Amino acid sequence: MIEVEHLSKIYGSTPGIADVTFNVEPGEIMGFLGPNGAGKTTTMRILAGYLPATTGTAKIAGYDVHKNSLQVRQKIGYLPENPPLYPEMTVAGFLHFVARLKGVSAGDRNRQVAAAIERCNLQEKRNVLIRKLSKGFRQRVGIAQAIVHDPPAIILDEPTVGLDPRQIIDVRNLIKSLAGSHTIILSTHILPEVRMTCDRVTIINRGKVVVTNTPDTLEAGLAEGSGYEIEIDGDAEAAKNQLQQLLNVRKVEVEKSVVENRAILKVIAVPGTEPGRYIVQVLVNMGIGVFEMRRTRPSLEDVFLELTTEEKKLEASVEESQIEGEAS
Ligand SMILES: Nc1ncnc2c1ncn2[C@@H]1O[C@H](COP(=O)(O)OP(=O)(O)OP(=O)(O)O)[C@@H](O)[C@H]1O
Repeated sequence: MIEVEHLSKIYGSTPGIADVTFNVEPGEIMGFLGPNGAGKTTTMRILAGYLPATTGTAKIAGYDVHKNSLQVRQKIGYLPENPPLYPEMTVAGFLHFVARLKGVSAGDRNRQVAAAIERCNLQEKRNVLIRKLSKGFRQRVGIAQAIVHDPPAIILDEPTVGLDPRQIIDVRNLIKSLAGSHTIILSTHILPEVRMTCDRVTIINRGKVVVTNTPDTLEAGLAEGSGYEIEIDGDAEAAKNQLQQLLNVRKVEVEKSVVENRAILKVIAVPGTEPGRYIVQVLVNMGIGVFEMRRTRPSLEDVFLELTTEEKKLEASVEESQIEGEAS
């Protein structure tokens, strides 16, 4: 449904994105993740037909975003980071206006506007001026204007930014309810949001795609496997030394607990193994008290940090070696 191939954008001499390639299958929700300045908005604006790419192609439902921009605008709904709403219009008036712009026929407009209002739970606000709406309701109007022409593809740039926790849940549920019948790209900084709403994730860093996969596969692929966090009392360093002798324990770290005289052991297991029962045996044999033990798994946050800080580590070491070179 959405096909992006070798897309690049150069602003003057600043690269915005470079050689970005990914696909989104029909009915899928794709999370678009990246640190500030990674190129998410640039990619989304190109897909929405608001910005020409320097090189490469992007197609929505088979239409090239550049060559067939009129068809593309009818095939997609776009929620920019700051949706352009007309504050002096009522919600329904604004949605009628957008529906007309998007080419919805006069005969279909009432039905389509009513459907968007219902979908976004805006019934009680339909005749209220947009300037009188709270941030959460404005965001819903932003989503309603993106779906009022019932496009097969929807592009949402940070749809939950600035919302309170209740509004965030409502907007996430709304997005999930749109999946299946719509193909969605969603950019966000909020990693649990991706976990909760997205089928697949594309991580972008410094204008380049670093990885595209399901959240589960990304988490499972991390070098650091799953493990245990154990709150204990007694000699934590001695416990660490003993546990590190176990066959399926790769690493043990000791951290101070918030409770006085206790420590947290962070145990990383060899991937695919479950040494939990042996760990408990060792601790019991040592006479160490166990107050809590829980499984830990790598999170999407760990994946994100690993994939987006690698280059920084590399750069830091280059800088260091340059400084050393200059000094000698
Ligand atoms: N109009 C512009 N002119 C010049 N450079 C730009 C312009 N828009 C974006 N850039 C640059 O392109 C790069 C990508 O920016 P972009 O806004 O796409 O990133 P982003 O991932 O959306 O960031 P954020 O999460 O902060 O919104 C950045 O280096 C940015 O400074």
